[in-house]
Order: sequence, then C-alpha cells, then structure tokens
Amino acid sequence: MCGIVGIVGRSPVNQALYDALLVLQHRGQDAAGIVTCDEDGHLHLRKDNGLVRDVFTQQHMRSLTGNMGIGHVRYPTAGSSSSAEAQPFYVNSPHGITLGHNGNLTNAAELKRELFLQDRRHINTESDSEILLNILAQELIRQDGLSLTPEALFRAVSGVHRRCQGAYGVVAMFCGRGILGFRDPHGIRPVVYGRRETEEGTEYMVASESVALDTLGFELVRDLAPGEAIYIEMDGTVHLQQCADNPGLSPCIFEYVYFARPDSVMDDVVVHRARMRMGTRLGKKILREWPDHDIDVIIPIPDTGRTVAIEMAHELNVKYREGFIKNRYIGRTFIMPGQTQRRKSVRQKLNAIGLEFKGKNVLLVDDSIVRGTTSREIVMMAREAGARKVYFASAAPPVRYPNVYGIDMPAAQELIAHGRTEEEVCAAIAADRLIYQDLEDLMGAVRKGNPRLERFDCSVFTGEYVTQVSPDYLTHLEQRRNDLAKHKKDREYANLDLHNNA
Ligand SMILES: O=P(O)(O)OC[C@H]1O[C@H](OP(=O)(O)OP(=O)(O)O)[C@H](O)[C@@H]1O
Ligand SMILES: NC(=O)CC[C@H](N)C(=O)O
Ligand SMILES: [Mg+2]
Repeated sequence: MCGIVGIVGRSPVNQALYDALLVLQHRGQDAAGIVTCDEDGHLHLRKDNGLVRDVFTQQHMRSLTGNMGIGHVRYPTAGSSSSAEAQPFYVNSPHGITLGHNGNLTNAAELKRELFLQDRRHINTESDSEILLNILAQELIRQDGLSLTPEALFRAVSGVHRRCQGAYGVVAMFCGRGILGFRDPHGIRPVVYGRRETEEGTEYMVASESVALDTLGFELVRDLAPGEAIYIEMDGTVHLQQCADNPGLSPCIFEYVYFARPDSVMDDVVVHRARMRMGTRLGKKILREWPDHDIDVIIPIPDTGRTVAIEMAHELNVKYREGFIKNRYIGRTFIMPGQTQRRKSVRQKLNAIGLEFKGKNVLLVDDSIVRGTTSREIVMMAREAGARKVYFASAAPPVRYPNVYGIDMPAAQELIAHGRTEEEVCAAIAADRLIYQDLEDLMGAVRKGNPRLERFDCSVFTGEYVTQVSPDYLTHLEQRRNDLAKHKKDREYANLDLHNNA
C-alpha cells in the first residue's frame, strides 16, 4: 500500500514533500522518492530503498529544487524490491512525465506486451507502475500529441481507465506544466486533495491520505471520486473531470481496518471512528454469543489494535490495560518483505508487562489476523507472562483470499485462515478462544460514517473481486510473489537500474 503526494506550490516544495512522505510512511517502508521540477523545466530526482529519513540527505534535499514536485513511499506488490523500482518513474515523451502509483494492475503482463508490440515502448523493470506510466504517456500521444491541454490530459486518463485493470491512485507531474492526480473507476485506492493559502498565493496538494494535508497546514477539499482526475497547472489553475464511463465507489475496506492512519478521513469516514465502531460491534458480538464470558482484562496489540480494544473494553465493561509495550523504533511488521524479518520483528517490537497477565484471563485484541505472525507470537508471549487463559479477538473477519489491489497478500497458502475454519485458526495460534468480526458488522462500522458507501472491496474476506480478475492472474501472482519467489527475485533484480542520483 504505497503513499503518494504531489504539490503545486509558490515556493520550493522539497521540504513539504519530505514532510508529507514522513506522514505517509505507514503506507510503505521499502523505498522512497521525490522528484521536483524547477523553473527551467528541469527535473531533479532522488529515490532509493529505505525509510524516508534514510533516503534523503541534506545534499539531496538541496538538489531537489523547484516549486512543484511529487513523492512516493513504496510497499511493493509487483516486480521486485530493487531500488530501480522505487518511484516516481520517469518517461521523457511526451512532455517529460514522472509518476507515483498506489495500487496494483491485474493485466500488467498483457499491457506490457501491447506496449512493446503496438506502441513500441520498452519497459525496463518488472514494475506495474512503469507500465501504467507508459500507458498514460501513450494515451496522451494518441490525443493530438503536441498540446498539453486539460482536455487532452483527461482524455488520456479515460484511455488509462479503458486499458488498465486493477487499482490505482496516481499522481503524475508534467515537466514545467502541472500535476495530475486520478483514481481508478472503482475508487479502490484513496486519493484526496486540498489547498493552503500563502502570501505568495494558493498552493495545492494531492495525497493518499488527508493526514498529509493536515500536518502541512493544507485544508482538505475532498476525495477524488472514483474515475475522477484533477489537473493543477503550475499557475494554480485547477481542473477536475470525471474520466470513467461507469464509475462506482468500492473502496478497499482494509484501509479502514489497518492501512490508513486513524487521524485520516477517507471517503468522508473518520478512520478512527470507524475503528471505534468496529470495537463496539465486536464487543456486542461477544455479549451475544458468550454472555457468561470470564474475561478479566482486555489487552490491545499496539499500534493499530488499540482503538478497537478500547471500545470493546467499554462495551464489555472490562478493564483495558496496555500489557504490551511497543518499541517505537520498529516499523510496521506486516508490510515487511520477508517472513523471517516479520517474525523476528514482532518479538523485537512488543514486550509483555508480566503483572498485567499473571493469573488472568486475557482477551488480546488486534485489527486483523493475516499470516498469523503477530497473533501466534503474542499468544505465546501472553502465556509466558503467566496468563491463565488467552483469548483473541480480530476486528476483521478471517482473511482467506489473496489481495490483488495493492496489498502484498499474493499467496493464499500464506494466510493463516485460508482453508481453515475459525476453530482451526484458533488452534493454529494456540489461543483458548478466537472471536472474529462478522463481515456485515465490519462494513456497517465503516458505512455508518458515510451511508453512501454501499460497496467495498472485501475480496480478502470473500474471494470476490470488484474488477475482473482471471484465475491465470491469481496463479501467476501466487507463483511469482510468494515469500520464497520474492526472495529469489530480489537477488536477481538487485542491480537493474538506469538512472538515479547517488
Ligand atoms: O497476522 P499478521 O500477518 O501478523 O498481520 C496482522 C498484524 O500486522 C499488523 O500490524 P503491524 O505491526 O504491521 O502494524 P501496527 O503497528 O500498525 O499494528 C496488524 O495490525 C496486525 O497486528
Ligand atoms: N502497494 C502499492 O501500492 C504498490 C505499487 C506498485 N504496484 C509497486 O509495486 O510498486
Ligand atoms: Mg498490528
């Protein structure tokens, strides 16, 4: 789940882009990049593997000149983890375009073939985002080629919508001209925009989450609608246009469960409130199905499990205690690239406070159980800390199917609930009882914040995808991106790069 940002400013934007990426770091920890465009129309790019704070030195920041730029933090779902696939990507024709993408294309292989045979375009990496950029470029050439009018740009985005399948939240910069943002026709991935007034004039930002706007003093204008595009010219003129034939909003429900920061507002739903409601509903389920429960204390799994746990404790009228202390210097474990690293990180990241567990029946609460890495370790840690009974609750239903829209869950076999009943998952994580949220309750908890949200992408729970996904693609994804295959590929592609500032 990558993070994207673009700013059309009135003064240098390098620091603002950096700060926005820091705030979006929870969406991608593998690589980061910024490209700016100066007043002479020159691009300045810095991207590499690593966290935002490690990728950009002072010297890099000084070289990122210009009042307009875009940035990206990456969590790979296609290709490899090579620094060559860090974003933004660049293509020189037409107009000099750079692009950052959040999401995943499910017809990338066909598009790559088409680009080569039909459009005579070479794709140098395995990244679907490089493909998306070249489709945009080609669709723009297909317009009348020379003039970069908003109309031509929007027609090009319509062309992207017709050709690309899957999910995409995109920010793209046109050298010396402006910044384009757009969202796929199902609005699976989020994109918002906002503005701030300065003495020099109005500045605009396009970003994955509203939290990036807040922290930089931009006011949220609104989310882009599914299929909609925004084009902000360098002089601050804003154009908006619906570019899809049949748009319909089906946002990814996992954004609300785990990905987004709680202080973001997504499609008019305050993520924090949605998580609170998940907790209330899960609490009600326990009261319904297990009225004579013997839970002594509710303990959250930090960080994301906290909001849910607090509301559950309230609903059940049971004590809430922070029994696990999180090492603030360790990042999110779920989005780490390999299982060994993920497992090791859970132990490094969380440590139990013995007295909160000793002799008690504890209910551990998390937002979700995906591979089971966290829950397995945590249940063990609770027992080691002296708990009498260890129960576990998940604010999301069992995750049983691969994600194809920008979350790296490619292989069903790696999901702990795949092919297992809830009782079997309970046994697999060695808990005494396991309570999962019902899907209806999860959707209800989010929809309460915005009744217009009729549909969600819930494919990881149901196996039903909101776009067409061929069985061949699912097989390909599983083979190419399971943990073992990824590890091998990362070594093979380690040095595949064309241009990059050191
Ligand atoms: O079943 P798993 O495969 O372990 O995945 C689920 C866990 O991963 C996430 O935590 P993460 O550490 O990534 O981030 P957080 O600190 O925001 O909770 C999520 O909040 C769950 O705790
Ligand atoms: N998580 C994402 O949004 C990934 C974007 C893109 N598919 C990549 O792998 O770089
Ligand atoms: Mg967690």
